[in-house]
Amino acid sequence: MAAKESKKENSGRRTPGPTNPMVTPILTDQYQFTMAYAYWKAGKHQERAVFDLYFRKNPFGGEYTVFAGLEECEGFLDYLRGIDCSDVEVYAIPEGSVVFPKVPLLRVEGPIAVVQLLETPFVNLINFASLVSTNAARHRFVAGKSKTLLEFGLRRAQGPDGGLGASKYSYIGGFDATSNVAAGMLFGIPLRGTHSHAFVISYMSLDEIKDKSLRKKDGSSTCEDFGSDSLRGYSAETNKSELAAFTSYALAFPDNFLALVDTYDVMRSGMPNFCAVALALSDLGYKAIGIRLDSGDLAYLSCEIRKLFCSIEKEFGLPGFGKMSITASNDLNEETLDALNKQGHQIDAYGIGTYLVTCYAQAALGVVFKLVEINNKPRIKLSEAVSKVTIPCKKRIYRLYGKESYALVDILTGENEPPPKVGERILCRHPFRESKRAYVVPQKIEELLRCYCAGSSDKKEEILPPLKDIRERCIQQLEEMRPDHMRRLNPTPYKVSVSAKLYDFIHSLWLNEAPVGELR
Ligand SMILES: Nc1ncnc2c1ncn2[C@@H]1O[C@H](COP(=O)(O)OP(=O)(O)OP(=O)(O)O)[C@@H](O)[C@H]1O
Ligand SMILES: O=P(O)(O)OC[C@H]1O[C@H](OP(=O)(O)OP(=O)(O)O)[C@H](O)[C@@H]1O
Ligand SMILES: O=C(O)c1cccnc1
Ligand SMILES: [Mg+2]
Repeated sequence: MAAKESKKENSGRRTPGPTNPMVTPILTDQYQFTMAYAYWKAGKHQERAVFDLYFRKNPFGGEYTVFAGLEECEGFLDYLRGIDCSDVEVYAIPEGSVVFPKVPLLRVEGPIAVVQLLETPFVNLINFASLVSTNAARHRFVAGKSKTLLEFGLRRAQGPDGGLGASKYSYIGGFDATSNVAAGMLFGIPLRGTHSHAFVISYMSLDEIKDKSLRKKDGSSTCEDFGSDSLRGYSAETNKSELAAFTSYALAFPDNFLALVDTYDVMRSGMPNFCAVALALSDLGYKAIGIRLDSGDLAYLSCEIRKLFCSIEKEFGLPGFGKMSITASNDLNEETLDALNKQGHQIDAYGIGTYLVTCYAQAALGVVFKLVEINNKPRIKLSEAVSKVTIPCKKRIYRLYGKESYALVDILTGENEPPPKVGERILCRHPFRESKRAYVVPQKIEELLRCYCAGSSDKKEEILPPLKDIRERCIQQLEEMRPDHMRRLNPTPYKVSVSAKLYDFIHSLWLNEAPVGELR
């Protein structure tokens, strides 16, 4: 079966299909096929079913999640159209949105045998994507808006696909760039990087550099022996193989000189060597970018380095030298970023790998895909654990905003209920706890589920935005969250509610479906 390109005449961007060649119709659990067979055998396979895809608990001890993976799902559906998914409708919250437990991120409607087959791939595609995006958003939250966040995780990711997905979804969650070249090429994510310790230790002496000539930035003349007369005493006691490595790197990238300074000794060797080469570049009209630190006390060292940069700016009258960039890496995570902030530091950029891409703090987001209606009849799944009872019916979702333009509550209503209105009081009920309810007078309302696949209906399909716009939406949505929902320690849960009508319906269906016990 060859992958089909999406048609999408009435929407904007074409979906190229899944970016991962492993995403094929057999990327599923066997029981999806056995159920499809049994539906068919019973003559039930064409019955129109509605499934909701959602999760039950926010990850990482937080109170929010970033929704991601929608584009990949649409791609998969386009691919499946070849085996007739033409009657499947997909409604989804826009990718990059901040989302909460129990709210359907995706509502999929169509012949039950076909929609059943979509469960495993859709849950697979949304789970990791949303988890990594949320992880990235959380790292961004601690790092602060002004810092540059670089995703360096490819080598430590769960296989090639884990790495590629992590790069894409870290970008959506607010990272600025990746070191993953494939992700840069495939998704247009900015590529960034420095160099490794191997580059530094591979040099033994300056004599190894055959051609030391460097043209001035303005092209007016060429310096034939770059570095030799410009060291200004900075590298008197330093490691000369490191100086050779830096000199060589500067000759290769005079406009992009960023050196890893912790190979031998940061303050006794790496920094003096870096400054010597940066000054030599400056003499020829080039501005060095800065340094990377990959070990030691990152807070302390960054402050010492900033002091050194500033003193050189003053001593040599070099505007901008003091503001050169300090990048830190080495097993960074939310906790270390937080600790660095508390201590005070001078770091401008973080390179984060392992903890980000492997989602070290939590392995999975418990996404589920549950049947909520068949043949226009709402269905419910009961459970001893109230949190596992499903919310029946084909539903609409609205996000209600309050006076201070923060999101107040999400409300689920039946598909045909009148929508909430701005300025009109509406009762929002906890789906399962009778006493928990509140009136809300929304100042702004956003309907969350939009049509991404119209199936055979004539609904207008949403345009899938470029990755950059999804990232922008994510950043914007996170800013609209009340700060107490966002804090890392004991955040306030965001309220997810149902309308009074839906509440009554859920509970009547519950009573209807639950057998009455008998005590003997
Ligand atoms: N000021 C700081 N406050 C809190 N944590 C820090 C600080 N500076 C560095 N860290 C973290 O402490 C850990 C230090 O790890 P480790 O002991 O493996 O590194 P190292 O000894 O500095 O480097 P290496 O072993 O690579 O030479 C890392 O996770 C790093 O991110
Ligand atoms: O620490 P992470 O968050 O995973 O970020 C990526 C790491 O990968 C690189 O070195 P690598 O770890 O390969 O070598 P090292 O163990 O000697 O630092 C880089 O210098 C970082 O330390
Ligand atoms: O470019 C870098 O500095 C880099 C890339 C991947 C992993 N560690 C560092
Ligand atoms: Mg490391």
